[in-house]
Amino acid sequence: MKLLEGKTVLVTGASTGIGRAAAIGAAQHGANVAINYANSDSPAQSCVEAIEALGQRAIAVKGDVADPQTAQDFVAKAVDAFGKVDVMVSNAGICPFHAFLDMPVDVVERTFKVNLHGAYFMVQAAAQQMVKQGHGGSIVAVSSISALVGGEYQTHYTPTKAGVHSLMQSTAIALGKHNIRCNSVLPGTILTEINKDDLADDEKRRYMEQRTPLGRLGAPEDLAGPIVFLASDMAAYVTGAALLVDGGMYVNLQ
Ligand SMILES: NC(=O)C1=CN([C@@H]2O[C@H](COP(=O)(O)OP(=O)(O)OC[C@H]3O[C@@H](n4cnc5c(N)ncnc54)[C@H](O)[C@@H]3O)[C@@H](O)[C@H]2O)C=CC1
Ligand SMILES: C[C@H](O)[C@@H]1OC(=O)[C@H](O)[C@@H]1O
Repeated sequence: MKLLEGKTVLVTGASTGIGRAAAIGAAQHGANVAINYANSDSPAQSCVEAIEALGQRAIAVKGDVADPQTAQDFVAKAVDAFGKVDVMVSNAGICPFHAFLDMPVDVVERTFKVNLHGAYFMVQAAAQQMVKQGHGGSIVAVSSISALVGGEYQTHYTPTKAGVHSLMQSTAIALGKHNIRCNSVLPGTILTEINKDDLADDEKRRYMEQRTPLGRLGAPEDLAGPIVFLASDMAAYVTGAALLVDGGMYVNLQ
């Protein structure tokens, strides 16, 4: 069964990792997809080609989510291409691991701007368009298990993920009257570019694996199903929710 047939899905930071898997997962479920990306063109082009190979339409729009104007441009270009916005997946993020006591100011500010301001303005731009269309919509934000737990080298990052989680709770209330649902996914440790260097340390990687009841770290594709579900009408009565997608890591305390 295709869960997103005829829908237009927007995904930020979609040239790699979880965003790419979400964009392709949406296309597998019948959506046309607009992707935002920040850096080199070729991974974004590869994502567009993967979507087109599934028989769906795709566009790639370059832009830094930290700039509020990027959100307005992304939504406008998606509407130009596909006529509407049904789903926004706010995914773009950075996690430059660094110790707390000598954390550079610019690293803190950039992490806040990309992860939290970026999500805020993307969600707002998508919601403005959905309200104008008048037939509701679904917003899924990629928060993190880090919204719920700390990280020694992530003191600038975990507050942004708690912020994204909180943003979905408040926008669920603000947008419920427009039938726009707002939910977050909370991935555990997923093997992507964002943690390649951190997990190159074999000891740390093995520790994270053995903390995970399902016995392995996640792959980007592990997020595609939960994101597609929350985006779809299968989740028509789900809003303000946060779905851990972590192989059970969060509950494994004792
Ligand atoms: N990999 C993991 O273990 C976890 C990742 N997450 C979150 O998942 C999201 C996706 O990250 P991953 O797929 O893991 O890593 P990734 O590095 O593959 O993906 C992040 C994407 O965001 C894009 N991006 C970064 N800054 C941007 C900007 N200013 N404007 C537009 N795009 C920008 C990057 O180019 C990249 O494509 C992030 O928000 C991250 O915080 C959450 C929990 C766990
Ligand atoms: C990038 C980290 O490996 C990853 O990011 C998160 O949000 C998770 O909690 C992991 O720490």
